[in-house]
Amino acid sequence: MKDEDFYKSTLDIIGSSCELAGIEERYRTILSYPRRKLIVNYPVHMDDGGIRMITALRAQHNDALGPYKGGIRLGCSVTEEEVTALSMLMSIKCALLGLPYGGSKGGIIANHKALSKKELERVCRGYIRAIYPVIGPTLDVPAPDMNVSPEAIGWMLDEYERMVGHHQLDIITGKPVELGGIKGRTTAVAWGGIFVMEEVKRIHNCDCSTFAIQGFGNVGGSIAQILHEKGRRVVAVSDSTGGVYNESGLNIPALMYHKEETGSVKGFDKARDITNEELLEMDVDVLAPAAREGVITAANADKIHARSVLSLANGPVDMRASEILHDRDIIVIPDVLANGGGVVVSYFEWAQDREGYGWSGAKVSANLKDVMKKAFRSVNDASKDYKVDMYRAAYLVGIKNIVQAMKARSV
Ligand SMILES: NC(=O)C1=CN([C@@H]2O[C@H](COP(=O)(O)OP(=O)(O)OC[C@H]3O[C@@H](n4cnc5c(N)ncnc54)[C@H](OP(=O)(O)O)[C@@H]3O)[C@@H](O)[C@H]2O)C=CC1
Ligand SMILES: O=C(O)CCC(=O)C(=O)O
Repeated sequence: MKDEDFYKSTLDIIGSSCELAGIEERYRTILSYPRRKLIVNYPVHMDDGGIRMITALRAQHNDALGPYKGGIRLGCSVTEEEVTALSMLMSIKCALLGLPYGGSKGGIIANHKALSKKELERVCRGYIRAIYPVIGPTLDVPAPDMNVSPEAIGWMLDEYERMVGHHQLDIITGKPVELGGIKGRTTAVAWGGIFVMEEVKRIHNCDCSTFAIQGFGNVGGSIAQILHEKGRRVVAVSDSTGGVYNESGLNIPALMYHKEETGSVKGFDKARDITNEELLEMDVDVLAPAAREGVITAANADKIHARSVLSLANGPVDMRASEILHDRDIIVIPDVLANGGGVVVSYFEWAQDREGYGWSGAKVSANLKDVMKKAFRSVNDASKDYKVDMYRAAYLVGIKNIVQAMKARSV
């Protein structure tokens, strides 16, 4: 899917949710624009002595509910349309989850795979210097997204603190635990998805025994590992190079080692290489797209054979595809609910750092479960009240919550 199509499909779901909820036209108009976009170009010193100009941005969509919140995505295919649409999803996600945040997203256009570690550090530090005027602990709190590790977040924290001249742990989340990070942030998206999936299983009485997972990074790798430990059968996973399949279930720890050694999941012992397309069309109980947006559209929705789709990536299923899947009795657990665990635990990290008192892993896990179950209930209730599928219900609840906050501010 092209990024302009992802942007358009995000506007479509905002528009149709407003219509369904009977929300006044002016709020639809407001929500169809980001409040602010900062585009920056900054020089980075390369190891060979030259400089390279890096283009990056921060899109801030809506802050009626609180400070803007959202991750930073790094990659050569990052675009303004993509980051803007992702900032809109963040506003809706935070509102649905009941967090006191608005939505934003950052993007750095650079090929992370072609940078040395020192160059990557300079790119990350330069980004914070460049967007410094628009971030702050009660203004906009960044976090990780694709290709941004806790180590990179640590460099960004350090750069911000050098600029302001004092410690400020609540400026960014997803930090290494030894640097004010919170226990469980790296597995938070996966656990949040599992908590929601268990609720869906309970209500819809569906099977969740076999899994195909697209993406084997922070989100896809974590959920594959957790499911493997729980004794579930992860039969297929993929990364940007392609995928692997084993009907009896993949040995995930061994596959992680293989990926670390070779840079790819392909070529793994006792598994057959497959394409990303084949993975999406696999006959499994749960398909979990955990990589990129726009992978299930009207063009391939009728080829999906999974019984349910756990949308761990942002925007993997567009609105038209969700309708086709719904008509085919395939349950779509929408992204703004399924992957909400990341920002929920980021919120706990922010609260921990503002309070200056560390949370235990058990407290993180129990609170995450509560928030995810509550959000699921609100989606399930809206789904019954409005007689719509979970996908539409989730967007509707999130948007209604933002609009209520705007009204309370007399916007
Ligand atoms: N990290 C977070 O806190 C959150 C992330 N998300 C969303 O989850 C998704 C994954 O993020 P995250 O795991 O953090 O990112 P990572 O960078 O850690 O991992 C991304 C994974 O996706 C793979 N990938 C990239 N492009 C493709 C492609 N075209 N086809 C198949 N696989 C591909 C990568 O392959 P390779 O290893 O070969 O590079 C990698 O395995 C994104 O949509 C993100 O926005 C949502 C909520 C929070
Ligand atoms: O943890 C956060 O603050 C945001 C994570 C994120 O970017 C997302 O949920 O898409």
